[in-house]
Amino acid sequence: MLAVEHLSKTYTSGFFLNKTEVHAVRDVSFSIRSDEIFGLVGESGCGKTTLGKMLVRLLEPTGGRVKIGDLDVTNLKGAELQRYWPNLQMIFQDPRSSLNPRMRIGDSLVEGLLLSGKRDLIEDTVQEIIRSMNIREEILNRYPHEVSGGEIQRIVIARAISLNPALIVADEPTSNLDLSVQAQILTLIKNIQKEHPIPCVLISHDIEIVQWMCDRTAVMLRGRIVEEGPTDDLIQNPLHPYTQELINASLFCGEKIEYHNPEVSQTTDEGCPYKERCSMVKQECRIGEVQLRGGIHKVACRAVSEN
Ligand SMILES: Nc1ncnc2c1ncn2[C@@H]1O[C@H](COP(=O)(O)OP(=O)(O)OP(=O)(O)O)[C@@H](O)[C@H]1O
Repeated sequence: MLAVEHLSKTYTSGFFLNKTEVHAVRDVSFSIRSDEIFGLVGESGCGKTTLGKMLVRLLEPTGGRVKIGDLDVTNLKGAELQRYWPNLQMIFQDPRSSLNPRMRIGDSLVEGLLLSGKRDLIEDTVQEIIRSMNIREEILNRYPHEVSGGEIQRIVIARAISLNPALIVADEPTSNLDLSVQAQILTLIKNIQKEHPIPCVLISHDIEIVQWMCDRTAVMLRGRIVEEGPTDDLIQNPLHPYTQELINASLFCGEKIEYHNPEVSQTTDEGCPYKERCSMVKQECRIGEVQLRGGIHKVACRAVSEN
């Protein structure tokens, strides 16, 4: 169980009269059970990454605390923090930046296990991970620039999981990958989380990904959480005007309207869960093609003008 209590971060730069402050995260509180994926959505610059980095102690908060079980992670210092760090794993947008470019992928994969003193587990853990994550064994001998972005992200996730962490923060883990690979990686994270119940925070600006992945979701605006709840409720019945705006913006993008509904008929807008909130009130919705994106059914509606 992860508990975040009144967490804040103010970035300060300059001195005296030139001193500037950015209140990136303001008094944020939430908790996550071990079997949950918790989504954090919000526009660029609202503080998602700052919050994520504080959860894994890559940034010091200016206020508040993070607890995992009974342990106050924000209080850990020096050697104690070094020892605990493998428990706090962050997966970044650019997987290549997470691996040493001069190290073979196989060595990067076991590096964490070596550092955390789990030498005796290496052989079994690596074999198990390669099998369960569908990693081709031959890529372990290659360097990061010799494999695809999707394969590297798989390795980065594998490395994080091998350490059996107490928390995983995934910050836009698929936004640098193409659509089909995105679906594979997201499915992988979802399946892993079911197999190894580890509290997981998924940071994304894509409400569709959050809807598919996350049990509960919080919406951030200018450093604060403005709304939080079970993801489906939040999307079906957003209460805060900013959440409504965010959902509308992602669902209705000009000509093309997209929504998930595998049941929906291809020739009618019947069943479209967002029809009532359609921003193009004077226009009729007509459903176009149906696409399958790694288990996510997408229906593309085309708004057709009345005249
Ligand atoms: N090191 C820093 N020094 C000063 N200000 C910073 C620093 N890092 C981030 N900020 C500011 O803090 C705010 C939150 O940034 P953050 O990167 O956490 O947002 P974000 O929601 O993750 O954005 P994005 O989705 O674009 O990554 C922004 O205004 C940003 O400019």
